[in-house]
Amino acid sequence: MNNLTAIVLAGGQSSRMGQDKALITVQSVPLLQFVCNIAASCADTVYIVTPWPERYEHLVLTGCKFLPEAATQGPLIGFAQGLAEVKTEWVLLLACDLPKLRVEVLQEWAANLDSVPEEAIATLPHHAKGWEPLCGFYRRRCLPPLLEFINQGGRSFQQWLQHHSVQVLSLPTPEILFNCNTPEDLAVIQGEFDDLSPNPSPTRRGA
Ligand SMILES: Nc1nc2c(ncn2[C@@H]2O[C@H](COP(=O)(O)OP(=O)(O)OP(=O)(O)O)[C@@H](O)[C@H]2O)c(=O)[nH]1
Repeated sequence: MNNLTAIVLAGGQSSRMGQDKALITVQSVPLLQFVCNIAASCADTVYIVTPWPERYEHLVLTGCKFLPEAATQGPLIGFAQGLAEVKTEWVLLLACDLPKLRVEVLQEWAANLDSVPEEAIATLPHHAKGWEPLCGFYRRRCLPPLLEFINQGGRSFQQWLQHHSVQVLSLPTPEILFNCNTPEDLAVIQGEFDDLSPNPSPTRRGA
């Protein structure tokens, strides 16, 4: 048993993508399956918080447990629901739309959690737009203040985190946070993997 649980969020509208992001495939692997398998390499327990467990039952999600939500109410509420089940001190929170996530980066981050100052409730990457709340680590004890924030009508991770001490996670490369939100994002990713393929498709090359 290590000191880590993972929560993967698979809900929301996918309105920019126009289809469920969790099921789009990159190199023939559905995104949710890709992210969950990485999560399972870092944490003993992986919870998938989703309103639609039946939609994902056919995926290979070894060792992962569904936590069904009554409705999709946004990632902050999905996280709170997952966090209520967590027994370990630390939880890794991941969105399901991170096709460039790298297991070795998460494992290195996880190995350094002991050095996070006690006052920090989370350790997260930071970029020009603020914290990246859906690819980082939270202490279980952040649940009571999180519930208080939600009960007061809060729904934004950025606003909630403003009230707390958070340690910055250093990113070896910003691209691991690449979010696949739109068909254009998907085309970029698929193009990159095509370029890496030893047998590139003749139609693509000839086009
Ligand atoms: N469990 C759960 N996950 C959510 C919910 N809302 C968003 N997510 C997840 O949070 C992550 C980021 O979601 P966004 O891309 O910001 O929002 P989205 O609604 O999925 O997509 P858009 O409609 O295009 O904004 C993804 O992994 C979503 O699956 C929710 O209500 N419940």
